[in-house]
Amino acid sequence: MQPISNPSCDHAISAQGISKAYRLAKRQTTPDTLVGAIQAIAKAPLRNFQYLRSLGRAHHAAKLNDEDLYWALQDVSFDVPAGEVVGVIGRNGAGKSTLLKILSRITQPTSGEATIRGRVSSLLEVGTGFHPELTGRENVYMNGTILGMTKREIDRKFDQIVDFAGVDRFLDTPIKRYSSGMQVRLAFSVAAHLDPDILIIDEVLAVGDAEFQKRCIGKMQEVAGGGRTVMFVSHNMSAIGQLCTSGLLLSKGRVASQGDLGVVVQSYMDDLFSTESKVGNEETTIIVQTAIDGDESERMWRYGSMVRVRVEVDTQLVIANPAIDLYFNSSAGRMIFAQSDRFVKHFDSDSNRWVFEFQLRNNGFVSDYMTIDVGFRYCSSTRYLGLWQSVAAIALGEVPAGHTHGRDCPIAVPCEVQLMEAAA
Ligand SMILES: Nc1ncnc2c1ncn2[C@@H]1O[C@H](COP(=O)(O)OP(=O)(O)OP(=O)(O)O)[C@@H](O)[C@H]1O
Repeated sequence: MQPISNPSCDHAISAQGISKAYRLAKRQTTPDTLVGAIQAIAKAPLRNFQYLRSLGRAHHAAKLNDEDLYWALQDVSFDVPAGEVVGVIGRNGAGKSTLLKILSRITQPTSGEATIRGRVSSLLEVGTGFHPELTGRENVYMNGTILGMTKREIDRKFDQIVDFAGVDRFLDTPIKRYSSGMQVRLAFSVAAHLDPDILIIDEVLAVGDAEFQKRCIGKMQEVAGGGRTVMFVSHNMSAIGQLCTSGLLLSKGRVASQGDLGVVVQSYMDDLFSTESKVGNEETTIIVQTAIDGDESERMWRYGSMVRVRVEVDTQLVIANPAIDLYFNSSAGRMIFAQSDRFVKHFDSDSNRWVFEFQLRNNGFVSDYMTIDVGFRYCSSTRYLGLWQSVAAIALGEVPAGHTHGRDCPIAVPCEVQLMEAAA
């Protein structure tokens, strides 16, 4: 077991050999065409029979065959001293959320043990921890009570919680009528204000506007400054850099790097800058390759050059009209632009594999790097069947002569400055 930092400190969190296996059960999916629907109906009895048989076969992970299991975490060990702010990073599917769920006691590890010293407050997914039928006010009190606070303690914090979340007008509205942004704001506010010893926050910055994100970072800094322990998951390396004092990098369910934040972030970035990235979920695998001006080993997208982003999709879903969206984000974690394959194609074959190619010319992006997110969906729907963040990264070049560009913004514009004598 390796400590994230000073081993002589008291550990707020100690993870010893944590592994978590999920049993693979294929999700039922909705086909996007009539033909697909008919095919799915025809195949359903066999699929259901296989599924029921697998359920009956074993109740314990140990009794299952390896191919029935998916190991979301494998032998994960680390210690977090009290007062440390740990940035948990890794590609989609690396096991970050599963780890946080185990530390928050929402799910049990298949093997290994997590020892937690202190009261834990966590924000894991939108909607978790809230009862949809109860109002915002009732949910705040319910959460406080679950954390072991008295009504008077919650009363004292109540106004701060509501102020931070900005939901005062909706306090007596059931949570189910809140937008996902409002739910996250309130959930974050509750988690951060209820004086936890350990605050566990999963990717809250993905939801909400820039202003809210800034306030979240500020609030977490305040909690950390008060000597509390924080574990924070994010794909935004700028937010991780601002907030965290150490890092934990997960890769395919294992600890790939831990300790010094700079070293851990660098090792994550090295992986993103690799020429080919493969990610996926239970049904779909995507391989993303980039090339600059036709050169697959080039990683620098200079002003004027062309990037080709090639996305190869391999899915088990019944789907005739697939679509891919690409999102390009600045190193500060802001989405700069997005692109869809906007031509609706109909594939008559039964193929489950497609290649999407995007060509983009750099007409003004400079300085630092961009990360690329990939979303996969039916072309007729905005709901993603898979959304993978920071699948790849490309470096940006220097600001060309005669251009100007702003801080935290990778866009350069041509600029001429003239100095003239004012008329008398
Ligand atoms: N309930 C579940 N049943 C089956 N597989 C699951 C379940 N929950 C998670 N997984 C799988 O376990 C792996 C790890 O998932 P997890 O959500 O922990 O990753 P992550 O690093 O948090 O990813 P993301 O950044 O997308 O949130 C993924 O491959 C996921 O599909």
